[in-house]
Amino acid sequence: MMGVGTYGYTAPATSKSGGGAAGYDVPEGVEIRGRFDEEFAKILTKEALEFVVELQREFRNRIKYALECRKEAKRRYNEGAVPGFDPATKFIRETNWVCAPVPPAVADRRVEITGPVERKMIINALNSGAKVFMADFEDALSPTWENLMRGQVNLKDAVDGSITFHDKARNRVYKLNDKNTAKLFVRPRGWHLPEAHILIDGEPATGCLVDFGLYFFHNYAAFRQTQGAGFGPFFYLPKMENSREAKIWNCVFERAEKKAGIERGSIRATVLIETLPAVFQMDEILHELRDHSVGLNCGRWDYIFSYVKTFQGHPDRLLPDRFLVGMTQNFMRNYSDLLIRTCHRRGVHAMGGMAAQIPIRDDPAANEAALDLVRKDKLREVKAGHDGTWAAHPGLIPACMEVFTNNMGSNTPNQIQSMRREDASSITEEDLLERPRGVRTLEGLRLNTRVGIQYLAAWLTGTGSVPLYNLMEDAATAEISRVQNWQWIKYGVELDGDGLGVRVGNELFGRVVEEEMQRIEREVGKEKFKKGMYKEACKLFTRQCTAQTLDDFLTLDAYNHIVMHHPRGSSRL
Ligand SMILES: CC(=O)SCCNC(=O)CCNC(=O)[C@H](O)C(C)(C)COP(=O)(O)OP(=O)(O)OC[C@H]1O[C@@H](n2cnc3c(N)ncnc32)[C@H](O)[C@@H]1OP(=O)(O)O
Ligand SMILES: O=CC(=O)O
Ligand SMILES: [Mg+2]
Repeated sequence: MMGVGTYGYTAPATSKSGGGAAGYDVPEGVEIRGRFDEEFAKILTKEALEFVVELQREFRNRIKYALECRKEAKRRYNEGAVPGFDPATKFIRETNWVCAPVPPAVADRRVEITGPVERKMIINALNSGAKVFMADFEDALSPTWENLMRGQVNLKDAVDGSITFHDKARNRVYKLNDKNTAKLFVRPRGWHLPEAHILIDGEPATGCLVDFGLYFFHNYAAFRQTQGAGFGPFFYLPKMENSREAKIWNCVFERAEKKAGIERGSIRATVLIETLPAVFQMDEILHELRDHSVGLNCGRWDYIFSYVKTFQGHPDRLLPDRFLVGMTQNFMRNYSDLLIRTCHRRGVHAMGGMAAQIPIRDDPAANEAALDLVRKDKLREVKAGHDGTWAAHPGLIPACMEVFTNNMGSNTPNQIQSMRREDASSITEEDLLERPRGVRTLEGLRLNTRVGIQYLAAWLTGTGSVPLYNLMEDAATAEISRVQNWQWIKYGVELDGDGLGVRVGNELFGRVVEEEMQRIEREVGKEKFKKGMYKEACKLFTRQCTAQTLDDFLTLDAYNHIVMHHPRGSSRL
C-alpha cells in the first residue's frame, strides 16, 4: 500500500496502463493504477482522460494554493480568531446584482432525493417522484476505485436512458420510468480528496476533477438534450470554505464549456454552504459563480462538523450532545435564514437540507414518529422561505412533497420572488456564531463512538451511507461523532447532562470504546463482526478521537485503507 501524497512516481514510456496486456489507453503523463475492466475502459478513454489531464494541469496550482489558504485560516482560528465577513468584499455584499436566470428545467426543486451513484439506487431515485436526484460521489460514497468507476458507468447509462438493473435474488428488473424522472445533479468530491488510482505527471489526480471531468465529457451532450432543455449538466459543489474555491469551479466550468463548444452559462451548480467560514462568503460565492449558479443549499451536517473543526482551539465553544444540535439552535436558524435572504436577493434557489430520519419498516408507531419529525423539519424550512429540500429515502418523498406543496402552492415552482426575507439582513456575525446550547452526557459519548466505528467499518468495505439506529449516517454525520469526541477528550469535558458528572479523558474513552465494541458485536452478530472491518475501524476512529492535533477529515486517513493498486500487492485490502 502506498500512502496518499507519498508518490515519487515517474510515468512509464508505454501508453498502456492499469495492469496486464489489456491496459487502459492513456495520454502521456498518465498512469492508471486501478483495476482494468472493459466497462471502465469505456469511461477511461484516451479522450476523456485528456480532458481530465487538461483540467488537472491548468488548475492544480490554484487548488494547492486554495488548500494552503485553508491551512492559514485554520492557524488563525486556532490562535483565537473567529470567522467573519471580509471587509475587502463589502461592495459585493452591498451592491445589487443578480445571478443568471434559473434554467426552466430546474425551476421547481421542491423535493430532491440524494444517494450514492449505485446502480439500483440511481434508478429508484430517478423514478422516485422527486424533482431532482443528487447523485453523490461525496458524503454518501466510499470512494473505492470500483465505486467511482461503476458510478461513472451507471451515470452514463442513466443519462442516455438505457440503465437497467436485474436483482437476481428477487427476480426483479429495474428500469427508468417513461416520464417524470427526476433531473440529475452530480456531486463530485471536495477539493481536498485525491484520486490515488489516477496519477497525472506522477501525482494523484484531484478527486473532484476526475469525477467532474469524466462525467462531463461523456454526458454533456445527451444531458442537455434529454434533461436540461438546452442547459446543463447540473452539479452540487461541496465543502468549500471561501469564494476563491468557487472561482476555481467557475473557471473549470468555463473551460469545459469552451472545450465542448457549448454556450457559456450552460453548466449550473448549487453550492453547499456547509462550512462555517463559507456562511460569511455566500454573496461572494454566488458572485463568482453568477453565470453558473442555481443556488445554495444548507448542508447542515457538515456545517455542524465545521463548527467544531473551526473552533477546535476554542474550549469555550464546545458542542452539546450531537442529537441536540439541530436546525432550531440559534446559530443554525440564523445560517439558514441568511442563506435564504442571500439567495433570493440574487435570484436563485435557497435549498433546505437533510433530516436524518428514515422509514422504520418493522415498527409503525416509530415510523410515524420519524415521519412526523421529518414533516416538522420540512414545515420549518418551507415557512422560512426555502425553495426545496432534501430527502434521504424514497419513502419520505410524499411527506416532504406534501408539506412543500401545501405551503408553497402547486402553481408556483419556488419562493424566490415571494419570500425575500429582508428581516434576515440584520443577522450579524455574532448571530451566526452563537454558542449551541444543551447538555453533554456519557450516552452521547457512547453513541458517537458506536456510530462512528460502525460507519467507518461500512466505509472501509465500500459503503458510504448506512442506516444506523433508524437514522441515515454518512461521512458528514460520522464526522460530527468523531470531532465531538475529540473535542470532549481534548478539553476534558464534564459530562453532567445525565447527573453522572464524569470527566472525559483517554481512560474513560478507552473503556467506552471497549464496551461499545462489545455492544456492536452483540448487535451485528459474531459472524458479521468477525468478517467485517470493525477492528480496523475502531483503531482508526480511536486514533483520530485521541490525536493531539485534529485531523482535517476522517476520510483522508481512511482513504489510504481503500486504495487498491494494480497489479495487486500494494494495498492493505
Ligand atoms: C449529509 C449529507 O450529505 S446527506 C446526502 C448524502 N447521503 C445520502 O444520500 C443518503 C441516502 N440514503 C441512503 O443511502 C439510504 O436511504 C440509507 C443507507 C440511509 C438506507 O438504505 P436502505 O437500508 O437500503 O433502505 P431500505 O432498505 O429501506 O430501502 C428500500 C428501498 O429504497 C431504496 N432506497 C433507499 N434509499 C434510497 C435513495 N436515497 N435513493 C434511491 N433509492 C433508495 C433502496 O434501494 C430499496 O430499494 P428496493 O426496494 O428496490 O430494493
Ligand atoms: O451534504 C450535506 C450535509 O449536510 O453535509
Ligand atoms: Mg456534506
